[in-house]
Amino acid sequence: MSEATEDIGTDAALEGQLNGLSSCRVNAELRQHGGAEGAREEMGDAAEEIESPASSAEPSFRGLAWPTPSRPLHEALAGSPDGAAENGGGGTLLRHAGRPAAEACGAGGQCSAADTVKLREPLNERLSDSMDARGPCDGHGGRRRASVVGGLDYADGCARGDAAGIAAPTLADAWRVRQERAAAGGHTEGWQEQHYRRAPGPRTQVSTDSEKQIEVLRVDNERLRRRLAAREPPSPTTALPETAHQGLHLENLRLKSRVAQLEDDLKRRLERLEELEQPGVRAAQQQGQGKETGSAGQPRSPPPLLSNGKMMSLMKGMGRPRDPDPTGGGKAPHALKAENAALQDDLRQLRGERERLHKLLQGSQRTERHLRLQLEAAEQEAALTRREFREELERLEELQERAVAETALASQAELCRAHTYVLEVQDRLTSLGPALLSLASDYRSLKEEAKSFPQLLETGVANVETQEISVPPVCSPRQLARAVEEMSKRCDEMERRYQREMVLRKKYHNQLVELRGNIRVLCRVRPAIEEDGEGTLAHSVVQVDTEDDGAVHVAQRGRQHSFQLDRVFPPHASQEEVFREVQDLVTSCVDGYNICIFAYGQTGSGKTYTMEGTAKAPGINQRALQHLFQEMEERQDEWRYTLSLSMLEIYNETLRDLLGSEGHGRLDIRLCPDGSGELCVPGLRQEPVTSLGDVHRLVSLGHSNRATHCTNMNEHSSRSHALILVTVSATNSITGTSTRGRLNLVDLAGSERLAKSRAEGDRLREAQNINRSLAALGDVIQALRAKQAHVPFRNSKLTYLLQDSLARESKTLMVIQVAPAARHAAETICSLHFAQRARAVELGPATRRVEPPDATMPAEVKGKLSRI
Ligand SMILES: Nc1ncnc2c1ncn2[C@@H]1O[C@H](COP(=O)(O)OP(=O)(O)OP(=O)(O)O)[C@@H](O)[C@H]1O
Repeated sequence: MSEATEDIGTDAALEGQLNGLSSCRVNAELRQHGGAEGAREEMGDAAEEIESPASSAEPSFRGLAWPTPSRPLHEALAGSPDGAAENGGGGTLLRHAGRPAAEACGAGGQCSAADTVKLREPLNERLSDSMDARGPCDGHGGRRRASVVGGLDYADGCARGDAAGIAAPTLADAWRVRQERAAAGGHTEGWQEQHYRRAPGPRTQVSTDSEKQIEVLRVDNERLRRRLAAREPPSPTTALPETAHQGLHLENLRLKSRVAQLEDDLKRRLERLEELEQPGVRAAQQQGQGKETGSAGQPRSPPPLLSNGKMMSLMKGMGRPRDPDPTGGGKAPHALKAENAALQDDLRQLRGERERLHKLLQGSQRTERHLRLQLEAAEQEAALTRREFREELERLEELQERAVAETALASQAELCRAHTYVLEVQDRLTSLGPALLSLASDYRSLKEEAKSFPQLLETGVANVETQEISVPPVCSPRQLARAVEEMSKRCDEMERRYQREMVLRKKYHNQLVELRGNIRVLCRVRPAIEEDGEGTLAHSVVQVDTEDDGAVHVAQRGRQHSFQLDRVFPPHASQEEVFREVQDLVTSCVDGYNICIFAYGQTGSGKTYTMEGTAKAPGINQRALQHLFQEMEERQDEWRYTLSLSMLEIYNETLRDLLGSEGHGRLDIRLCPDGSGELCVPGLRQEPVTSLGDVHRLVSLGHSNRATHCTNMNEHSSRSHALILVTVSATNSITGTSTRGRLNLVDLAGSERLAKSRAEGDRLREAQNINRSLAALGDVIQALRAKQAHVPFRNSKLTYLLQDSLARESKTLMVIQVAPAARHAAETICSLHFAQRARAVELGPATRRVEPPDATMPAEVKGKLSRI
């Protein structure tokens, strides 16, 4: 009996999850069964409300068979086939009935049990078994069951000693199962828990058999309950009140969940709005301030946001659980409705607020979209600009590449043309050689004939006069005179042709020399002077070939030494004549070539005269500079020139600046810091020259600073090597091309035989240094001629300074000065041997120094062009 009661109580405790509404309905029935007063007391307003369901606004209450005084509960229940619901309600019924319910049970316990059994047939099968095993249900049993299930009256039951040993484990078990369910279901604390909690603590004395039995029963109950639920589907009419309650509950939960979502959404949007609208709020504040003081015609500002305090309080209210019991158990419907209404209000308010915030957010999003569009447009523009820049760069690179390729092709074509031309010249020279030889032979024979012709003529005339020979009748004197005249004409014609061929040969020879880069060597024989000691009419041992202007013959001790040079000037050759030979070379300096002209010869042979000359007969230096100015003037429409001049001397192996105002400062030769590989003299004064007047002034100054002394060989002997360095920089105003040429004009000190000059002291030392440096120059020439790998340029200051002029890329011309006197024959022959060696040197074709036209052209392209 007690176990059956436990089963029912446990089942009721576990399954009786009805809300207060159901409890009130059951209490109303209890009131019908005798506990009406107590039940009414418990029902209160809720009972009244339920008794008038028509007044309820909840649709779930409609159509319910409510118990009324005229309709007892069992009738109401009988009208509902939903045994399961009533069964659940039964537990609650008993629980709420309390003591009056127990009394009712005692009075009509059979009826109540029968109703329950009828409604819960499967469960009662088991219950009946238990009851049969433990005796029939009586009033105490019914009361005990009511007490056990009711919970609150449990202590009373125990105090009376009824089923004390059974009630304790039953309640403990029920409590444990309830706790497990609460933990598993996650439901918040409800009405039952509150009541259980107010009950005294569970009894700790547990019977092992009872526990097992309880466990078995509990499992059976669970199984039966499932079967019952499966067999008896809920009736819509009887389920309605519970459905309505659950609907309310679910609506409540849904609203709370919705409110929570809205709260989160609102919080997020508020944060987002604060971030987005910070400048806007400031602007609105400023606008508001302006509005306070401004005119009424200004646009109205948007309605202010909810104040932070209000919003926070609203949100706190939303966040606060309005009902500590979310199941709604123990709450009256009107409280729930009020709460729902409050929630609806909050929700409406929040929705309104949300709408407004949503509009603001939309405005912000529009602004953001607008800004994003602007950003995208700016990015597209930047991408377009980048692409255009890249394309422009590629186009420029392509142009550069094309320019380089075209220049390379043009250079190659030019090179091919030059090569073809050289081959042509060589062929013509080869073919001209034999023709020239035959012509020369013919010319010589004709010349001999012409020489002997007067004698033959005289002999012939004499023979005719003396009648010693018989003149054939056909050869009258008149005829003979005609023959002579004819022969003379032929002789002139031959000579003319010979001269023409000589000019042509000279031209081709010069071109060949230039192409090979040979050092061109001229020879000038000075006239006899008083210093020679034999008078100005003394016999010259140096004979310039009248038929070949490149040949010179020196007679010494009955032996003739012949030398072939590029050009030999006889003693009567003027300064102008000599300069005409070097004029083209000077011109090429303006074109950007490095030119070096130096005079070599024994002391007193006329080097200074040839290079410097006199006031009346200026030498190469002045004429060259004058020619440079003329060339620059002629080209000034297309080119802009700057010209600078330096002068230095090498005296006793030291460098001295001849234009230095404070004496002769010591200088040294260094590599140029510009990385060109050229040599320069740091500290050497470089004077800009704009007119011939500047040139005269500077050259006079340098000349006056030069070391000269009187020697036995020369009254004004130069005791140093003197150099004039002229730099010509030019820029083409049309193409932007720039050139830089340098003209080195060198007047070497003269070699002298110390025994002959009888130099002593300083003169001796000077002569030794001069001879040593000239010997070094001879060694360099020899090495260059032999194309040796090492050329000893650094053996003297002179050769080191002339290194650039004696190496590739330069056009070099040497004027060998010789004296005609027999006493200088040995030195003359020595100088001419040196000249012949120098002439054999091939420096290679000279290189024009041109800078690319575009100064902004990349260094890489410049490099390519300069290499080409
Ligand atoms: N072609 C010439 N016509 C007339 N006089 C000349 C000619 N060449 C040289 N002389 C004269 O010869 C003399 C010596 O000439 P110069 O001083 O030029 O020789 P040098 O080779 O420079 O001697 P040094 O090496 O000692 O300086 C001078 O008086 C000069 O006027």
